[in-house]
Amino acid sequence: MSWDFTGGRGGAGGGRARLPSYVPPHLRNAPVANPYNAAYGYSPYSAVYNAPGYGQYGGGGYVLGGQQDFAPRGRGRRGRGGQRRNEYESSSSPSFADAIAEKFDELEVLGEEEAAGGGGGGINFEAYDDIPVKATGSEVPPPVERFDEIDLGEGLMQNIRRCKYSKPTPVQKHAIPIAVAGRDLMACAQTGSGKTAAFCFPIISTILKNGLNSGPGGTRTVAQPSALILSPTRELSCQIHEEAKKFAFKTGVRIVVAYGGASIQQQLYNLEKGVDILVATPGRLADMIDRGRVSLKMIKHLALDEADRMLDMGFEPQIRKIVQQMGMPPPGQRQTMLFSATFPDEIQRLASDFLKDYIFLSVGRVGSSTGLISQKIELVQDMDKRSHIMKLLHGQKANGKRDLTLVFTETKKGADALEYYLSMSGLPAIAIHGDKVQMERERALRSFKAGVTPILVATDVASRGLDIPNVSHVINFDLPKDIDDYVHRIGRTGRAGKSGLATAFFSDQNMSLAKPLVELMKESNQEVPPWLNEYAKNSSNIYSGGGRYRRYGGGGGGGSRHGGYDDYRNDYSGGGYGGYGGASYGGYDSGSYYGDNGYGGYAAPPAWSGLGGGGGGGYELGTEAVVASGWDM
Ligand SMILES: Nc1ncnc2c1ncn2[C@@H]1O[C@H](COP(=O)(O)OP(=O)(O)OP(=O)(O)O)[C@@H](O)[C@H]1O
Repeated sequence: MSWDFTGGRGGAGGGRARLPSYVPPHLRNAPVANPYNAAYGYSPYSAVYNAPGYGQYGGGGYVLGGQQDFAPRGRGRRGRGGQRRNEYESSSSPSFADAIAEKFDELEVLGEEEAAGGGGGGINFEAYDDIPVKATGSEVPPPVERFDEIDLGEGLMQNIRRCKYSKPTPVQKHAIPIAVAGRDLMACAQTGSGKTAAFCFPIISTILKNGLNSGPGGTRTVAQPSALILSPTRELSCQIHEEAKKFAFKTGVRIVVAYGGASIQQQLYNLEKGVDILVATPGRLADMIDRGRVSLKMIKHLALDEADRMLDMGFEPQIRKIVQQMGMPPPGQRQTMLFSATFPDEIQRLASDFLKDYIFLSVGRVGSSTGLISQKIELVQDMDKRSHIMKLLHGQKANGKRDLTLVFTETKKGADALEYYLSMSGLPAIAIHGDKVQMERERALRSFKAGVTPILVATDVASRGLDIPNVSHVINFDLPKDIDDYVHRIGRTGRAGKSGLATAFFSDQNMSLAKPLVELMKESNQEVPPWLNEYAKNSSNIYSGGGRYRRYGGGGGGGSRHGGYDDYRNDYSGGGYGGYGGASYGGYDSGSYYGDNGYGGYAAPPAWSGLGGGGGGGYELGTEAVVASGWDM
């Protein structure tokens, strides 16, 4: 049987094709003028920034988008085979330049006018136009509307145009001027809203201004990068590396990646040739420092992507060691930037040790989901989940909704079992989790991206940061324990202004998530099923305070405050951190968290070392619209 690919978006059930657009009260009935002047603005307490024309946004709010008529994003080609990454890794070799040039050719470099004037480069900017922004801290540099308002350097500007980034996303408008001014930054912005470029552009631009650290063909045995970008997973580090290389194309800025599970020799060899920006996972970096092959003493810029995860309890000691005890210049002598879509107060407090006189930037309701993602919660008991997902996926296939579907399970075993079950039932699925060797992980991701196996069953190893075009449906087969993990998981769809669908199976096991889930859904203007409201009411009596969810209940079952990751410096009233400190991670289920649900896949814990030697593989992240041919099975 053959299936016509319709390119339709959305997902199974097809219920919510168009989300209502939320217009904040102060803008209702107002003519649609320059949305920036009308709707943007800093909160009253970011009094430092008060330029004329920036109205108060009052109660905040976003246009929740849901527009269906998106221009195609026109990205590069579909992923290809293994050895390409190795080609890229040598920026001095002709194949590196050729490969990237080819990539840009396929992107069809924009004409100057289009690049300067808007058009959005395929991104649906309207979805972000009316988004609340807060910046707190001293002397906040004002935002920009266009990339060319900042002197980023001609080489970088050319690459920005080549990437078809015709105008900055909201987080970029605010974060780039702050970072280019050399300020420390803690930035929270919704999933898929362009945070990678927000930290890469300032780093590349400053390196270009201050002079390159490394010429091609250098012979250093101890690499001394001037910028370090840390991320929690190998796949995310690879992705950042690929993105950063596109931004630095032909500028001479050399970017190298180091992550566990792949050959350290090859990575050391790449470092020997010189490095300006090192993108790394913490475990592999610490290993290289211990071997005396990397020195952090020249670091001028430190960026932590998914910073809250990086400082969460599994990683914090390792990050602290890297940042504070391995020769890196202290805060004030280096610039530090922390980015995430979620930023709990206690993590902000930990992070503040790494920063000096920093600006806290929040774009959108921090920790909340974007309204571009249509969320459906279904009551499905554990024993019924398999039959339910079969119905959902078959319905999706029958409807011609054959984009990519990402399914999250709680455990690695669960991911394998579900992959097997779906495959045996004739559905094209593949699994990714931390027990797989790196080559298998990369193969699974590549096959998913290319649409060969358009169903990826994953643990949380795939929940953060991964930018995979055409993921139109995220299914939480098992809900996570933590609402922030839910936010990141569903954020694998609805990216860069596109809409997406997220379906979750809620069972009795998930009672503790009911309340934060209801709050999150309300924040994002989603329809909450009545039964879930009931669960939330009941669960708040049972689960009041303590544990991971204390911030939603004020530590003692008090006021609800979802999305409340404002600058913790504003909230702190001495001892007011209900549930903070010591054992307050009770709700985190630490025993199994890193053990059995995929976080074994991180580079940090010692468990990793067993995965050494894999190597090979590699994938290409710029992809064109994927025709998920695997559905033809
Ligand atoms: N100014 C821009 N114009 C067009 N596309 C953009 C722009 N900035 C970023 N993008 C694209 O938007 C997508 C999402 O960006 P990115 O992966 O940086 O999001 P993110 O905020 O880091 O998400 P997450 O929180 O999930 O890590 C990417 O495909 C990126 O290329």
